[in-house]
Amino acid sequence: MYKINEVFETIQGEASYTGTPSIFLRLQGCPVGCSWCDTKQTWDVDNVYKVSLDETVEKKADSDHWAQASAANILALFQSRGYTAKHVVITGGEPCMYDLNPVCNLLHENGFSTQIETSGTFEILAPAQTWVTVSPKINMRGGFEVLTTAMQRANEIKHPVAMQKHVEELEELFVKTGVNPKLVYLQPISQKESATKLAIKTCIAKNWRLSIQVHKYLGIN
Ligand SMILES: C[S@@+](CC[C@H](N)C(=O)[O-])C[C@H]1O[C@@H](n2cnc3c(N)ncnc32)[C@H](O)[C@@H]1O
Ligand SMILES: Nc1nc2[nH]cc(C(=O)O)c2c(=O)[nH]1
Ligand code: SF4
Ligand SMILES: [Mg+2]
Repeated sequence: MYKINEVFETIQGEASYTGTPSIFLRLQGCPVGCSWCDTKQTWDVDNVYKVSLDETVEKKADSDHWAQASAANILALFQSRGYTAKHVVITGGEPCMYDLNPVCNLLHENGFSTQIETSGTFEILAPAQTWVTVSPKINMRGGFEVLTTAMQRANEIKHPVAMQKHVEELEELFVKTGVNPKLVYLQPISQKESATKLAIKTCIAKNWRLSIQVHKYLGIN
């Protein structure tokens, strides 16, 4: 069973799949504690906020309400909503706190492609076809460490940056894990002008890519 914070259909706004119509499945719970996290409503799993699955669909505003659902419940929900997107982005919270094999396998069997957005601090339990975006969380409050296995499994790395220190931490992580990823994205934290300038400058210097959170510029989910 999965704990679902929200389900919505939109355009993927980050990294390689930017522009792709996608169904977002946001799972509840994350212990990593990034100070600048834009989904703090997913951190805690409080039974007081348990609701029906329908109440987590296309929420009008962020909330820490969540619903319990099986892989079959999730597929049935997507079908009943009449969504047209065939790409499913599983995010959170930290989705890798859950075994994602059942939901990803069922979605693949039904013609969907899947993508996971993860901090890389938990073992990634997902099929080989799933596109894995690792956004490595280094020295965050929760004290979790990025796993080398997560770095090795990543199809792309996406690193939020606001200060030069964040770039240096990322490079140290590549050395420490011995992973030299083909696709590295820098994502300015919270659309700050100084962060965006730093990301642009660094991407050009290192031949990395820029990921701006397109959905935030568009004012969509
Ligand atoms: C909210 S997280 C959820 C998935 C997972 N816990 C993770 O951190 O990858 C989704 C993505 O948003 C990024 N993110 C979160 N807050 C951000 C912010 N304020 N500015 C830029 N990116 C942010 C994360 O690094 C991650 O790549
Ligand atoms: N449009 C859109 N694209 C996204 N890419 C990653 C997101 C996330 O919160 O994980 C996200 C999101 O919340 N909205
Ligand atoms: S790991 Fe992801 S969900 Fe958790 S606090 Fe950090 S950005 Fe937010
Ligand atoms: Mg988001």
